[in-house]
Amino acid sequence: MAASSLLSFENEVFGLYAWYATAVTLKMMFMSLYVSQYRLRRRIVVNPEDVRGDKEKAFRIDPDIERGRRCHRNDMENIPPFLVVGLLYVLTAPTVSSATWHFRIFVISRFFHTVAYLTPLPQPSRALGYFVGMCATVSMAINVLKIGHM
Ligand SMILES: N[C@@H](CCC(=O)N[C@@H](CS)C(=O)NCC(=O)O)C(=O)O
Repeated sequence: MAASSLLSFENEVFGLYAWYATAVTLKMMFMSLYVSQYRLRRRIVVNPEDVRGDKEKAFRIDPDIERGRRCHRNDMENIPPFLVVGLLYVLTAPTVSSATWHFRIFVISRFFHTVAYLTPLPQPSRALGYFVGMCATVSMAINVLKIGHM
């Protein structure tokens, strides 16, 4: 199959990639809303120009906001690599079954990581979510590296 066909919705694997990539990107974007609603409700800001009222209280450290920010940062460390490697993986023309499992495992593990981080669930729950997602991306990367340098 030509590269142009691989990167089109005629290719079932590309359709799967588009679906899972969009779902996990929306999840990552949701983290901004999660942090923002705490900021608004508790009137905690990040910039001096945002302060309305008590300056002392406006800059206090809030454990829920900090947890949400760490969770968001962890998404940003892991989801963009999945988006890049996953797209290159589509170009290796994997089977539908193999691609489905790679994408599905990554996305489920990232949702699980978020639940484990925000709840919080006892460790090693969060570490497991992180590690399984990372394995899915590394496995796709190995496929790309094998095919990309022939
Ligand atoms: N940047 C991460 C690298 C390692 C990592 O992603 N660990 C996972 C599993 S323990 C995690 O959820 N880390 C917490 C975090 O990034 O805030 C860190 O500093 O912890």
